[in-house]
Amino acid sequence: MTGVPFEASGLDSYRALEAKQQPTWLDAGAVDAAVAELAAQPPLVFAGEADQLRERLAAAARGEAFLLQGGDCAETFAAATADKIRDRVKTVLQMAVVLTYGASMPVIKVGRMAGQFAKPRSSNTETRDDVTLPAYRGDLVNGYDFTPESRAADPSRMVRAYHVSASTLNLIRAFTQGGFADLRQVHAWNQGFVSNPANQRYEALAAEIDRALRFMEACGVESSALTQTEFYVSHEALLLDYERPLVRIDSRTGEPYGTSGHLLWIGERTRDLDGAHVEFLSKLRNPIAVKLGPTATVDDALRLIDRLDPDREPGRLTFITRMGAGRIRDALPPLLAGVRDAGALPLWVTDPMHGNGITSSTGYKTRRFDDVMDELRGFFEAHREVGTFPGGIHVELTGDDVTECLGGSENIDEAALATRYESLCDPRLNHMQSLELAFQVAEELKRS
Ligand SMILES: O=C[C@H](O)[C@H](O)COP(=O)(O)O
Ligand SMILES: C=C(OP(=O)(O)O)C(=O)O
Ligand SMILES: [Mn+2]
Repeated sequence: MTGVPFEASGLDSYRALEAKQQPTWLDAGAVDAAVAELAAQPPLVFAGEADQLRERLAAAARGEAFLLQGGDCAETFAAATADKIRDRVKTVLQMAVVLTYGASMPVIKVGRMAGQFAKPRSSNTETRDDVTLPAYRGDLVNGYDFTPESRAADPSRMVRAYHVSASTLNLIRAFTQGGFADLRQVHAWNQGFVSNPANQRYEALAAEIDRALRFMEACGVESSALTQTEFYVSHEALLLDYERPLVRIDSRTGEPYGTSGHLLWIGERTRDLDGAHVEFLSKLRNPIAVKLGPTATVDDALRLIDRLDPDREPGRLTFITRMGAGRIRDALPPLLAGVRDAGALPLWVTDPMHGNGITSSTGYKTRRFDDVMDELRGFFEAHREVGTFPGGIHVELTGDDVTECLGGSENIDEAALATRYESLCDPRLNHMQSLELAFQVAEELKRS
């Protein structure tokens, strides 16, 4: 894979367009240096892997597989430790087992990992008491500490993010291909998590899987599908000064790929048809996703399809809807029907998190687990109503026992939020809430 000289290809056409949600860098020379350094690095992911994911997503769009995409709202450099990465991977593997076994369907595992470092914000600034500073835009851009030095956008963070992504991805590859993801480990994945109803339900399912595996072993069945698993990485391709220098030309086909992650998505705030993000990502061969909020129209969706998937290539385009529990049953069916009637077959995924944000009386950004589950049910209902396939879920989660979302069977209440609130941006489902959600999705999938 080779790099692409700047302005030597159509890849830089986005520069003429408005790019929303970009930081104000103060030192242009430092940006140039970081960009040059990124351009000289090896790719984080390979074109063939992105192609393989595109094929898997095409199967999901046809109703033959299901996408499970999850991870932090905002990864941080400090939390890129072996234990935390392992626990997030374990949680995703456990959810995938629940879904695969419950719904008898292949599950495509995609982390919001190894690159989810840039955040779009509602406001450019944050005010505490009488001090106003730039908002935290993710570790890719600035620091969370509330000081002028930390909040200043620092281009060298882009290089650090690349290296943290590389080590995260390295560990993910080792975990998922080096024996850790062996299905005979289904029980071991649950160890270390406190005993609770979701974990007990999982244990019962793991015992059934164990029996089935012993039966297969006794029959002489051997397959690497039981001992290794595909695990892809994704993030919001928000910061264009980071994404552009990581584009490489695939030596097999001569086509450009974003090599910062397998699946790249465009957020709700940057999906303007005439904006820089749609233009830039339209040039890449990776599978692309776009978030669609409650105001998205059929026309918006069709024009995004024309821009990002003009050849209507299965698996190329995923729509991640994030309508809010109160809106999804009204807002989603017309979108599904309009797109289907136009002959397009994107993969439809639900993000039941971002339309359900609230602030607790104690000042925490949070979400009610019941609202998340309600949007999830609304997603399946909408697809049943229209006759389209509910192809996946996109969730903010962690393997840690944090207290960031309200409710769940542990019944986290407002007072409990303070116990262990660690997210620097949006609240994540903890390990148990993630498993509970997976069991619910498996039930819905069985019905669908
Ligand atoms: O993750 C999504 C957005 O970055 C986040 O919801 C924006 O949060 P804000 O409204 O606090 O800026
Ligand atoms: C910013 C995010 O979502 P959205 O673009 O849907 O608001 C996110 O996924 O963290
Ligand atoms: Mn978020």
